[in-house]
Amino acid sequence: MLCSRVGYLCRAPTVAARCLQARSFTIAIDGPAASGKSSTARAVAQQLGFGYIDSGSIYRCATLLALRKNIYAADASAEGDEQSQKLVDLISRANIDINIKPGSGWSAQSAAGTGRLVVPDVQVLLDGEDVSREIRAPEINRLVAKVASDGGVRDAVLHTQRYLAYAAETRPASTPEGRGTDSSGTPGGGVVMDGRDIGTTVFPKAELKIYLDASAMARAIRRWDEMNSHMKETQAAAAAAAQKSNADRDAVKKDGDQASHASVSYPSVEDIARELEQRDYADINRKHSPLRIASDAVVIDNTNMTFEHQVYSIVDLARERMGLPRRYDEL
Ligand SMILES: Nc1ncnc2c1ncn2[C@@H]1O[C@H](COP(=O)(O)OP(=O)(O)O)[C@@H](O)[C@H]1O
Ligand SMILES: Nc1ccn([C@@H]2O[C@H](COP(=O)(O)OP(=O)(O)O)[C@@H](O)[C@H]2O)c(=O)n1
Repeated sequence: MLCSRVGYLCRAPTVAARCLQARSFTIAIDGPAASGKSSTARAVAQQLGFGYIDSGSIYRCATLLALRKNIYAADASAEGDEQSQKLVDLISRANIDINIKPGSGWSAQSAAGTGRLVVPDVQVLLDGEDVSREIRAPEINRLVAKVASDGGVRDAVLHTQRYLAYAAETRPASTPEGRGTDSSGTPGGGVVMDGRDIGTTVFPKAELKIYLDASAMARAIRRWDEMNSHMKETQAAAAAAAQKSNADRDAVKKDGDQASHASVSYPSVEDIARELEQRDYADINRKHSPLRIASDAVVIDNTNMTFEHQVYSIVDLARERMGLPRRYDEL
């Protein structure tokens, strides 16, 4: 683990300044919910041999801390009050780490058109506990935009974001080629971060800023598809467990119960569209660091674009700005 007590560490002005300056190339990807930011950012980072930070996960961890400690539960706390300060302290003391899961997603895919891109899995650790699944739960979705609208929370998360970016760039990568080398063997060195205010606030001097967007319905359908395949995976795992361990009836029952629970609480496309719309509204209209298109961002509407096309377009924009030849012009 590279970062310990990142909030405290980054409060030291010299460390914070180094975190802000040390990266050689930063790609900021912002946009509304489910526009494809994190999957694109991971694939771009993989292609370029860069580090990757999903900043939404940090706000989701902050929200999980709030729920666990019963802060914001009554929806009544206000920025700057005792509850809010308590949460800021918790975030500052928390040890959050975001890792590409070793060995995940690095499939044999070498150049445009020779295979489908695989998106590496990300593991989110909160004080050493794997919370990757838990931070995607509906109760977190409902509360996260409120937590993220608190200026004190945003300040605390900002330090974490900058420190993690610094750490991600300097840690050994789990790419087959190693850190700092993209799939063509060209020296890399940089970080991709996605969120809502990366190009406007977190890294206003990022070398490349992308604003990803898609129609509200396309985004809702994609998220629904994602949940659907996750549910199928859960059910398949439960069925496999049932076959394998008939002897352990208790364990089987538990898995089965989980699967049936997943299907009972499964939201419709309309439910998801409503939740995304409410979250976007809160993110666009909040006082601190609202979701905005940075004046120097490249806007990509991917409603009718393939995933491969959007990833390769961004990789080529980055290569161009690094003074390297484009690689995917044929697409
Ligand atoms: N161009 C695209 N076409 C179809 N699906 C896409 C495209 N880009 C991303 N997706 C899918 O949309 C879903 C949401 O993407 P994700 O990266 O999680 O969005 P965000 O991080 O903005 O919330 C994922 O299942 C992803 O694979
Ligand atoms: N840089 C960021 C990233 C996320 N967030 C907040 O965190 C929430 C969850 O972000 P996310 O990226 O995980 O959300 P999805 O787009 O993946 O659904 C957003 O709705 C924002 O309220 C933010 O305010 N600023």
